Amino acid sequence: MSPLIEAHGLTRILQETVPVTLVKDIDLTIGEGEFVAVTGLSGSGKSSLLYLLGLLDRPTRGMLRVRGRDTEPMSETSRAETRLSTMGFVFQFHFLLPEFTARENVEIPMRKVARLGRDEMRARATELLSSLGLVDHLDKRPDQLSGGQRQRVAVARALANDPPLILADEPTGSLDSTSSEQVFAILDGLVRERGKTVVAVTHDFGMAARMDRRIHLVDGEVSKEE
Ligand SMILES: Nc1ncnc2c1ncn2[C@@H]1O[C@H](COP(=O)(O)OP(=O)(O)OP(=O)(O)O)[C@@H](O)[C@H]1O
Repeated sequence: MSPLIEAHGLTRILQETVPVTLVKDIDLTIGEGEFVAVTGLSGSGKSSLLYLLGLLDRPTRGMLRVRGRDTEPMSETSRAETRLSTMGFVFQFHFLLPEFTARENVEIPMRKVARLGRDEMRARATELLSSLGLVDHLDKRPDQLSGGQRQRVAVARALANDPPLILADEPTGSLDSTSSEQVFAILDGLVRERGKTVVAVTHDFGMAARMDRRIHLVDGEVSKEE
């Protein structure tokens, strides 16, 4: 089976007055069931790399395959379809829609795929939120939840369409240590118990040390992989 993600020479340069290199010559293969940390100082290109892997940005040069498919010739529609079916995103700030309940926030990405009926979507959202310890909070809006609870809703939303890959950008960056630990344990469980692949940008070297692999960036390049 093809690896989930394969990148060769992945480079992204912003054409400003002076060109800005965000990431440079990245070679990377990520398989199913891996828990991968992307580390590095602020400004080293971690988020830029994640956006490229998540098809939220296009490389200036280099090759990126997702499940064996070259992403270069894909139309925007095809990239969006690949994103929806293959990836879930968790960011530092939850980006939940404030006027919707936790359950509705989880149902929204399911509606875009239109595979499930209304009752099935509701049942799946309930099951996902319950599995993340939120069974008593299904009908609450984000402003009625704590930071850690909101981030768990964001994880449930990322899992809505059961993607094999979760891309997380500082998922515990705005949480206290207890909530951070809970969210980390959930991500770890996704890998160990559900066979998901998680790629997480983190400043936290302690957390990175507990993942399977670490990709360390300096000035947009991989300086160390272990
Ligand atoms: N739109 C932009 N215009 C100019 N420079 C940019 C732009 N986006 C990113 N950069 C620069 O590119 C570099 C990489 O940014 P990126 O956000 O990927 O780093 P990061 O490692 O995720 O940083 P942080 O840990 O602070 O989030 C930084 O020096 C940043 O200032």
